Amino acid sequence: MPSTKIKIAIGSDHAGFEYKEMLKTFLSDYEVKDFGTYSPDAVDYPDFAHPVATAVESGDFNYGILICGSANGVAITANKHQHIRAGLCWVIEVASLVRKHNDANVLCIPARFVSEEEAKEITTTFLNTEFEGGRHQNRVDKISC
Ligand SMILES: O=C(CO)[C@H](O)[C@H](O)[C@H](O)COP(=O)(O)O
Repeated sequence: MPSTKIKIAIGSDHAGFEYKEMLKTFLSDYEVKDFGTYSPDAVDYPDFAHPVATAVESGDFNYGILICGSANGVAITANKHQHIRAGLCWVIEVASLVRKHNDANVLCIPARFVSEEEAKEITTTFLNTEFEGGRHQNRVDKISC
Protein backbone atom coordinates (compact mmCIF):
# COMPACT_ATOMS: atom_id res chain seq x y z
CA MET A 1 0.00 0.00 0.00
CA PRO A 2 1.48 3.43 -0.95
CA SER A 3 2.46 5.73 1.88
CA THR A 4 0.22 8.76 2.37
CA LYS A 5 2.40 10.29 5.03
CA ILE A 6 3.06 14.02 4.81
CA LYS A 7 6.65 14.58 3.72
CA ILE A 8 8.77 17.08 5.62
CA ALA A 9 12.24 18.38 4.76
CA ILE A 10 14.05 19.51 7.91
CA GLY A 11 17.33 21.36 8.40
CA SER A 12 19.21 23.53 10.84
CA ASP A 13 22.51 25.17 11.61
CA HIS A 14 24.50 24.38 14.78
CA ALA A 15 22.21 26.58 16.91
CA GLY A 16 19.21 24.53 15.85
CA PHE A 17 20.85 21.12 15.77
CA GLU A 18 19.51 19.82 19.09
CA TYR A 19 15.98 20.99 18.33
CA LYS A 20 16.15 19.39 14.90
CA GLU A 21 17.11 16.06 16.44
CA MET A 22 14.30 16.40 19.00
CA LEU A 23 11.72 17.28 16.31
CA LYS A 24 12.76 14.33 14.13
CA THR A 25 11.79 12.01 16.98
CA PHE A 26 8.64 14.01 17.73
CA LEU A 27 7.49 13.82 14.09
CA SER A 28 7.37 10.02 13.93
CA ASP A 29 3.97 10.10 12.19
CA TYR A 30 5.47 11.99 9.26
CA GLU A 31 8.03 11.11 6.60
CA VAL A 32 10.96 13.32 7.54
CA LYS A 33 14.17 13.80 5.57
CA ASP A 34 17.07 15.42 7.39
CA PHE A 35 19.11 17.83 5.25
CA GLY A 36 21.62 18.53 8.06
CA THR A 37 23.53 19.83 9.83
CA TYR A 38 24.53 16.53 11.38
CA SER A 39 26.55 17.71 14.40
CA PRO A 40 26.69 20.68 16.78
CA ASP A 41 29.82 22.00 15.07
CA ALA A 42 29.53 25.57 13.80
CA VAL A 43 28.24 25.85 10.23
CA ASP A 44 26.65 28.43 7.92
CA TYR A 45 22.82 28.37 7.87
CA PRO A 46 22.43 28.96 4.08
CA ASP A 47 24.15 25.63 3.41
CA PHE A 48 21.11 23.92 4.97
CA ALA A 49 18.30 26.39 4.32
CA HIS A 50 18.81 26.34 0.52
CA PRO A 51 18.60 22.52 0.21
CA VAL A 52 15.45 22.39 2.35
CA ALA A 53 13.86 25.20 0.32
CA THR A 54 14.82 23.50 -2.95
CA ALA A 55 13.32 20.22 -1.72
CA VAL A 56 9.98 21.88 -0.91
CA GLU A 57 10.04 23.98 -4.07
CA SER A 58 10.49 20.83 -6.16
CA GLY A 59 7.22 19.43 -4.86
CA ASP A 60 8.91 16.37 -3.39
CA PHE A 61 8.06 17.55 0.14
CA ASN A 62 4.88 19.06 1.55
CA TYR A 63 6.59 21.28 4.09
CA GLY A 64 10.00 22.40 5.30
CA ILE A 65 11.13 23.04 8.84
CA LEU A 66 14.23 25.17 9.42
CA ILE A 67 15.81 25.96 12.76
CA CYS A 68 18.59 28.37 13.67
CA GLY A 69 19.30 30.66 16.60
CA SER A 70 16.88 33.48 15.80
CA ALA A 71 15.31 31.86 12.70
CA ASN A 72 16.00 35.04 10.75
CA GLY A 73 18.94 33.63 8.79
CA VAL A 74 17.08 30.53 7.60
CA ALA A 75 13.89 32.50 6.86
CA ILE A 76 15.71 35.13 4.82
CA THR A 77 17.52 32.41 2.88
CA ALA A 78 14.49 30.23 2.22
CA ASN A 79 12.43 33.19 1.06
CA LYS A 80 14.91 33.81 -1.77
CA HIS A 81 13.27 30.81 -3.47
CA GLN A 82 10.42 31.69 -5.81
CA HIS A 83 7.85 29.24 -4.49
CA ILE A 84 8.78 29.33 -0.82
CA ARG A 85 6.79 31.16 1.82
CA ALA A 86 8.85 30.77 4.98
CA GLY A 87 7.49 32.16 8.23
CA LEU A 88 9.35 32.87 11.46
CA CYS A 89 7.23 31.44 14.29
CA TRP A 90 8.00 32.04 17.96
CA VAL A 91 4.53 31.52 19.42
CA ILE A 92 1.64 29.18 18.59
CA GLU A 93 -0.63 31.98 17.40
CA VAL A 94 1.85 33.06 14.75
CA ALA A 95 2.31 29.46 13.60
CA SER A 96 -1.45 29.26 13.13
CA LEU A 97 -1.68 32.60 11.31
CA VAL A 98 1.22 31.89 8.97
CA ARG A 99 -0.70 28.87 7.68
CA LYS A 100 -4.22 30.41 7.74
CA HIS A 101 -3.27 33.73 6.17
CA ASN A 102 0.04 33.21 4.37
CA ASP A 103 -0.11 29.57 3.24
CA ALA A 104 3.46 29.20 4.49
CA ASN A 105 5.23 26.07 3.30
CA VAL A 106 8.35 26.43 5.46
CA LEU A 107 8.30 26.82 9.24
CA CYS A 108 11.27 28.67 10.78
CA ILE A 109 11.85 28.16 14.51
CA PRO A 110 14.22 30.28 16.66
CA ALA A 111 15.85 27.67 18.89
CA ARG A 112 17.50 30.23 21.17
CA PHE A 113 14.17 31.92 21.96
CA VAL A 114 11.65 29.11 22.46
CA SER A 115 11.66 26.07 24.73
CA GLU A 116 11.65 22.55 23.31
CA GLU A 117 8.02 22.21 24.40
CA GLU A 118 7.11 25.44 22.63
CA ALA A 119 8.94 24.27 19.50
CA LYS A 120 6.85 21.07 19.51
CA GLU A 121 3.60 23.02 19.96
CA ILE A 122 4.55 25.50 17.23
CA THR A 123 5.34 22.60 14.87
CA THR A 124 2.12 20.74 15.65
CA THR A 125 0.08 23.89 15.08
CA PHE A 126 1.82 24.67 11.79
CA LEU A 127 1.30 21.15 10.43
CA ASN A 128 -2.35 20.95 11.46
CA THR A 129 -3.62 24.33 10.32
CA GLU A 130 -5.14 24.83 6.87
CA PHE A 131 -4.82 27.85 4.60
CA GLU A 132 -8.07 29.84 4.67
CA GLY A 133 -7.90 31.04 1.07
CA GLY A 134 -10.43 33.72 0.11
CA ARG A 135 -9.05 37.22 0.62
CA HIS A 136 -5.74 35.70 1.70
CA GLN A 137 -5.36 33.88 -1.63
CA ASN A 138 -5.45 37.24 -3.46
CA ARG A 139 -2.66 38.53 -1.24
CA VAL A 140 -0.52 35.40 -1.50
CA ASP A 141 -0.89 35.59 -5.29
CA LYS A 142 0.61 39.10 -5.20
CA ILE A 143 3.74 38.07 -3.26
CA SER A 144 5.76 36.85 -6.23
CA CYS A 145 7.46 39.55 -8.30
O1 LIG B 1 21.49 33.29 11.29
C1 LIG B 1 21.06 33.45 12.38
C2 LIG B 1 20.52 34.73 12.76
O2 LIG B 1 20.03 35.35 11.63
C3 LIG B 1 21.03 32.36 13.34
O3 LIG B 1 20.45 32.75 14.53
C4 LIG B 1 22.36 31.69 13.60
O4 LIG B 1 22.01 30.51 14.24
C5 LIG B 1 23.30 32.50 14.45
O5 LIG B 1 23.69 33.65 13.77
C6 LIG B 1 24.51 31.66 14.85
O6 LIG B 1 25.32 32.40 15.70
P1 LIG B 1 26.69 31.87 16.28
O7 LIG B 1 27.17 32.97 17.19
O8 LIG B 1 27.62 31.66 15.11
O9 LIG B 1 26.42 30.58 17.00
